[in-house]
Amino acid sequence: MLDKMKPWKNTKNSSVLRDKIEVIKEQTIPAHVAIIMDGNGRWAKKRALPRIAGHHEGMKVVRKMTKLANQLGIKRLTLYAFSTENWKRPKTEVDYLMKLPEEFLGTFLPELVEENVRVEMMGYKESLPSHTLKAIERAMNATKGNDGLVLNFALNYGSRAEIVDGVKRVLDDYKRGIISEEMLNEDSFSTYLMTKNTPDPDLLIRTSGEIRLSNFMLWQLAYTEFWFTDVLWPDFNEDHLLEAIEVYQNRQRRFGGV
Ligand SMILES: Cc1cc(N2CCCCCC2)n2ncc(-c3ccc(F)cc3)c2n1
Repeated sequence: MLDKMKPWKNTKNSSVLRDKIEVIKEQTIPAHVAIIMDGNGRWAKKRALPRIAGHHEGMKVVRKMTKLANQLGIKRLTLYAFSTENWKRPKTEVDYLMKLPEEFLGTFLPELVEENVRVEMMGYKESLPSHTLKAIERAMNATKGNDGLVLNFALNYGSRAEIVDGVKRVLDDYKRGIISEEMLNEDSFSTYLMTKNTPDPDLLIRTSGEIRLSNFMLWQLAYTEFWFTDVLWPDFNEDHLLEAIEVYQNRQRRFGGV
């Protein structure tokens, strides 16, 4: 359908992008989109740049995708920004990554407030540097009244740890008589996870050609549509997000919610 539109190549033109957004909004928009933003190091390596240059370029794409997701009416955008495994990277790279939330928010928070975006975070906060956490908590506080797109950053997040911690909390509640064996089911267990009371992702996007989940939302992705692309995250643009959503819409038409 979109391919009948003007050529994709000039989507940078805002009027063409606006037209494409209107076309795609005629069909079901996924309420929750999750993205594994992969390929930043490879993008830098291809240009003989340091890895941190790829992370910085990737941060600019976060802003572009946030704006487009909000324009499309996506309710929740979850971005895998730092995994529990990422601590194994060189200290210089980790230190740089831990400064990106402040840089992103320091630059774009006024725009997020203006665009009615609410910032949230899921992950193990206690291991984050205080300067990182302070910046994120300031942004969450500044946007807590917004009811537009929820921009949810998975930071120091790991799904297996999340599930094991959830089981431990179930055991604790069971010992205290708060939950019985009969009360425990998929729905009640979901309330013990970081994603409590939030809808599972409808669409997962992973960039850079890797076809694996990398310990990301393993419980929550049980019924999610996956869309993988070879595009490296710093090269990911509006056309790619619109294409992923169009593929999602075609699958919904063909197979429905089954
Ligand atoms: C650790 C990290 C890495 C990070 N990258 C840029 C995007 C590509 C993936 C890795 C590098 N980005 N991009 C934005 C944030 C961020 C996080 C929390 C927040 F409240 C506001 C912004 C971020 N955080």
